[in-house]
Amino acid sequence: MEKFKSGLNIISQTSPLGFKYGEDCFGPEIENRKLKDIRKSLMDINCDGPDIVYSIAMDVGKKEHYQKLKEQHLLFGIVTYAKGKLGKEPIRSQGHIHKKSTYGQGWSTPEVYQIWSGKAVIYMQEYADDNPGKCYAVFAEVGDIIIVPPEWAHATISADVETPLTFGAWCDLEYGFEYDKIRAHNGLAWFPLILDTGELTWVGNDNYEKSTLIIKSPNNYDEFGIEEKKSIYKQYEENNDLFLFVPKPYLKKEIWRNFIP
Ligand SMILES: O=P(O)(O)OC[C@H]1O[C@](O)(CO)[C@@H](O)[C@@H]1O
Repeated sequence: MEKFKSGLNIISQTSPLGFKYGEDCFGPEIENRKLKDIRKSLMDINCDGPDIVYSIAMDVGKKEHYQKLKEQHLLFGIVTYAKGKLGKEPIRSQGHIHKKSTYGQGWSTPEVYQIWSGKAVIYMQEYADDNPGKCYAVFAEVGDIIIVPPEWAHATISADVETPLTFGAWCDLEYGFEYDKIRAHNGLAWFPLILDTGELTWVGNDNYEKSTLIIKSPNNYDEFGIEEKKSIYKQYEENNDLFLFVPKPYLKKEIWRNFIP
């Protein structure tokens, strides 16, 4: 299958899990998320699985954009996931809420994902209180773009056991993650499980009030001026102001009110 044109000369690697930066790109040492780090958010906290579940590189990009990205308080992050399973659960992130940003006038900041390889479900719920509010499982394939709104608790799930999931995402420069309310409920309101057929199914988390899970594919994001399927890094190159709502969520405050991902 043709490789997705991410717009960056950065290659994901499987062993060890991580990334290789091209000469024209910058990027940090990767940060590994180990199974021991994420057990509190899994349905089976004693499950077997790969020691390193995903590798994160926050703040990557073309060297020619380094200064501009800092001035705009923007950060591009990339994450690549191990293949396989976590017991009966898919490979997945632990789930978090983005911290409130002083630069963003006290708003929690959104995130704009794009899938580079594999298949993903971006799971998101409005709140991490006993009542989780609206809960969505957004299924996404290579090239698909998904926006997680400010304040929503969310996790990224690999929906294909055989193919490692890799994605890129526009984030706030001073990103930060809150885990406490999610861990206090032993995870998010819905747990994905992998059936023997390889299909995903969902089990409600009894530590939350009853909720309805809406399973869907990504919306288009015309109201943000974002083109479907086209590299979100390339779209940034063509219009440096396109993702300013990420560090400044209040620029789109009307849209967040009744947002459907
Ligand atoms: O929740 P964790 O394990 O800290 O994962 C952090 C990573 O998850 C993401 O927010 C994607 O959901 C990345 O942008 C970020 O680096």
